[in-house]
Amino acid sequence: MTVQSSDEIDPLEIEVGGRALLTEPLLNKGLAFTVEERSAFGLHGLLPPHIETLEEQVERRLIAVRRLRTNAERYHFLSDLQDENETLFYALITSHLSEMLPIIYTPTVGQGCQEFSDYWRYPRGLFLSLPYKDRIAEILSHPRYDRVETIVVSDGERVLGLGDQGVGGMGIPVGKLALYTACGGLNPATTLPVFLDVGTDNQARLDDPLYIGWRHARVRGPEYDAFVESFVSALEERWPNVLLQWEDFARGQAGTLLNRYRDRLLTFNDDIQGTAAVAAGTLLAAMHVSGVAFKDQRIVIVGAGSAGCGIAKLILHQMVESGLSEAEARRRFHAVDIDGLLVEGMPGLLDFQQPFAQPREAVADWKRKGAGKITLEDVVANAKPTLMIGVSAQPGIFHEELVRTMAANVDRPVIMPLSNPTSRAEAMPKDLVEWTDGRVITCTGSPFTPVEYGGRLHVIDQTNNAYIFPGLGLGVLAVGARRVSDGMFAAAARALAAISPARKDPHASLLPPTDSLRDVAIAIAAAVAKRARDEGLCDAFEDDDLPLLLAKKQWRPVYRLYVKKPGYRRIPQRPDL
Ligand SMILES: O=C([O-])CC(=O)C(=O)O
Ligand SMILES: [Mg+2]
Repeated sequence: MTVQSSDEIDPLEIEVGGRALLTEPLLNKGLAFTVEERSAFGLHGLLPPHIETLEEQVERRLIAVRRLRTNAERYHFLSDLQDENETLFYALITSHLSEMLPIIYTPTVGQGCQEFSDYWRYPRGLFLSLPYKDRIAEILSHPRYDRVETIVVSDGERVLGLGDQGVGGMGIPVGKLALYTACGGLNPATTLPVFLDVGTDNQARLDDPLYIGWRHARVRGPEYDAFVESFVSALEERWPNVLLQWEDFARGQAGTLLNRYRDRLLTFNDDIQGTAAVAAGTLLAAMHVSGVAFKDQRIVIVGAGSAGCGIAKLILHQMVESGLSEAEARRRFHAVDIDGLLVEGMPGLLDFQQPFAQPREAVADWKRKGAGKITLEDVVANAKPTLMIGVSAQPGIFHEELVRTMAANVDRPVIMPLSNPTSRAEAMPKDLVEWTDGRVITCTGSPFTPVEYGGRLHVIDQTNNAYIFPGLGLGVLAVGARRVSDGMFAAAARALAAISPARKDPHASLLPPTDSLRDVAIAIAAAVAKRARDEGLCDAFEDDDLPLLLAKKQWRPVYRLYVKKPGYRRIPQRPDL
């Protein structure tokens, strides 16, 4: 449903004109300003005389972006466009989603974060640095942020699979929020990227004279906790109902922060809960194709960090719902980390890893003689997994022999190398298809081109949390949910599986194409909103009213007519210096 909100129809009253209007990305229309607007706002002469429609502007930028040689160049070009004219930026992105997503988001955003300081041009979002911790409330208080409803925050310690990028991690909140608007339809004027700069332990960044973050070892412990707490309490004070998404925090930190704040705010961790929901949704869809039910799944998770254990937790939940006892379901998980298979009583096991450690006696004879640990190879040979998920950031860890061993024991091995960006993928889909003689059901964290094998084209699904978070945000905001629950992620996973093209055709892809992410977001949002209501986390509404509630929350990139606001000022074109 597309609803023309009164926001789109009514003229917008504007306070400033001239250059100030052209340099405000939320208002600028560039060559699309009409003659009347150019006259009213003192724009004649500042723009060439040609007048374009939004569609023509999109075409012009599309030609320019396609002419560039690399996706990194395109990333910077599009960042500049976003900082110049947000309506045009989103009109371009939404009309070419599958082409633009890999540029503004995964995988290119990873390079954007690594080179953040090198290409620094124009600030976007808020940088909260530890040395200025006493200024947080003051910074948030600016009237510019009065309408904020959605914040994505990072401290840059685990940027995709690229580790600590310090202030470069700001690229992640910026990219995620671009998807909130492009896919979920949230108004960009209501979103705010925030970076918590607590230093970095990335020596290359610290040594780099161009580095623009706080040049200091990463602050940890009580001082870090107090800083995050000051941010959260200032945020609660300023926007009591804001949706806060934690993104790309290090493994220990991510779960700790989520547990600390999940009952206090409308908040979730995308790497733990969003990744889990998309993986579980894809698995549900894959089960239609493989014919292996939950109760018969044997699962290996490689990389037992917060993302890996988050995935395990959600799949476990589904297994228990499908009738397995919790103890039995737990035995089906084999979590492998740097020290090999997680086994009960192992030193250094983290809290969130405990439930997925295997009983010592169950795996007693898996270790090879003289070996210090039970390796991934031992696990695959002995556990005979039906599903193998990689969230390890270890490129190539799903090697040929390992994959062939797995494929020897199951008809349709399901293999998900989810680590991002492309350079961190556990395997290349093309290899997985070849090593399994085309039997693999595979999906990845980054986008890959389809693989031709045996006269058939294998579409490689992108099992990325972009299938979940934009819809989740839309759903909770549309119905005014007070908390984000695990049940909402389970509902989102089921909703994703329900729209899987493979339900109708086993040769079709598991996930809808990324071009349809706007429709996906609506389906996810509806499921999340209903779940919020059923859990008593928002006010009641009728199912029939939901489409309108969601549509009303969706902003579309179209230009509105501008008229002068009473008190309109013409800012001097050139200040005296
Ligand atoms: O950003 C992505 O593509 C997925 C994600 O959250 C991560 O890898 O941390
Ligand atoms: Mg992430």
